[in-house]
Formats: sequence, C-alpha cells, structure tokens
Amino acid sequence: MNQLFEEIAFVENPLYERIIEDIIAQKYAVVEDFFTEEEVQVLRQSLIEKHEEDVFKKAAIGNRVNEVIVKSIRGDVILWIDETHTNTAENLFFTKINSLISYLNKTCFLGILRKEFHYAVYPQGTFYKRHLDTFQNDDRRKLSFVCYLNEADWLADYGGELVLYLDANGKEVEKVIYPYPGRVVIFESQILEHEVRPVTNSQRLSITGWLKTR
Ligand SMILES: O=C(O)CCC(=O)C(=O)O
Ligand SMILES: [Fe+2]
Repeated sequence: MNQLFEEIAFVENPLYERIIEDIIAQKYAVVEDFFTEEEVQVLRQSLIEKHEEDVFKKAAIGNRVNEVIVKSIRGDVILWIDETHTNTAENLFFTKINSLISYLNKTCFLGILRKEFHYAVYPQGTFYKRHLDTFQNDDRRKLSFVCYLNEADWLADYGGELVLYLDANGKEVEKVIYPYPGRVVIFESQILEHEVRPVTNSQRLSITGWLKTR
C-alpha cells in the first residue's frame, strides 16, 4: 500500500528531466527557466542589499578549512548563504533547489545530502582562472550550480563568460556561456574544468553552489 502511494505521488517534471538528460549526455545543462523573472529579480535585489552592507569577503581557493586568497586566480567577493537564516528571496531559492535535489535523489540515486551556496560579485577586471570545483582529499561536491543575477540589459561583450572545457572524442573544446540574467548552469563538479573570463563592464552577479554527498 505504501509503495503504491509513493508511485502515485511521483510526478515527472519535464524541466528536471531535461536537466538530467543534458547532464548525462554532455556533463552540463544550461537552463533559462529554472526561476521565473520575478524570482530572479527578488534574488538580485537580495544580493544587491547584502553587497551594500559590506559583508562580502574576498573569495578564497581551497575548501573552507584550508583557504587562501590568490587574486591572480580569482578576484570575486562572496557571501555564503546560511539556510537556517534565510530571507524571502533565499527561501524561494532553496525551495526550488530542495525540490531539484529530491528529484535527483529519487530518479538518479545521486545521494545528495548536503549543499552549500554563496552570492558572488565579480567586480570589473576580475576573473576566475581555469579550475575544477573539487579539492584535494575532498570529493564531496557532485554538481556545481550557478545562477546569474545580472541586469536585464547585460551584453555579451561585458565579458565574464563561463567557459566549460569539454572533451569531444579526445579533443578539447570550449563551451562559452554568457552570464545572462536568470540563466542557470549545472555541471559535474568532478569532471568539468572551467573558468570565468575577465569582466569588462561594471560587475557580474550570481549565486553559485554545490550539491554534495555529505
Ligand atoms: O560564476 C561562474 O560562472 C562560475 C563560478 C565558479 O566557477 C566557482 O565559483 O567555482
Ligand atoms: Fe568553479
């Protein structure tokens, strides 16, 4: 009876199915409609308010217990989001993230138990050199998630492209992704090297995070 109930309760989600198919086929997914336009606006406002409070810190490399700040590698400033003290914007963000996680765990047995997310601001001239999102002796990050919160009139020539380095039958190819507002990129943290190219115009805004096994 219980089992029957669970089978009826599972509703296929076309958006999540598309994300899963793309990640299986190409190790990444780019989604334009993960959040609604209003949600993107609310999240962007939340980032801007917190950034104005001057609580962002220079981003480090290495994990949280072993971090160093190296501006020649990355120049963004970040603020970790505490899921136990969320505002309305962060609440709606985590509602969607949690729904994705529960879907992934049900359909792909990914075993995602933890997550971590931060706001990020890349001031003009900053970048994040080519890297992998996993650390030595720490392979808990499974999927990387980025949502861009730039202004609606963000142009391709403002820089700040995310470049994924893909393998095409042994040959490396670049997948260039522009940080247009609302765009979400999800990719395999342990496989895809990537970089953020220098930002040439004002500042580049985003939320970045990781779905982790423990
Ligand atoms: O903002 C992006 O497009 C990617 C950021 C990134 O690679 C990171 O924070 O590890
Ligand atoms: Fe990264």
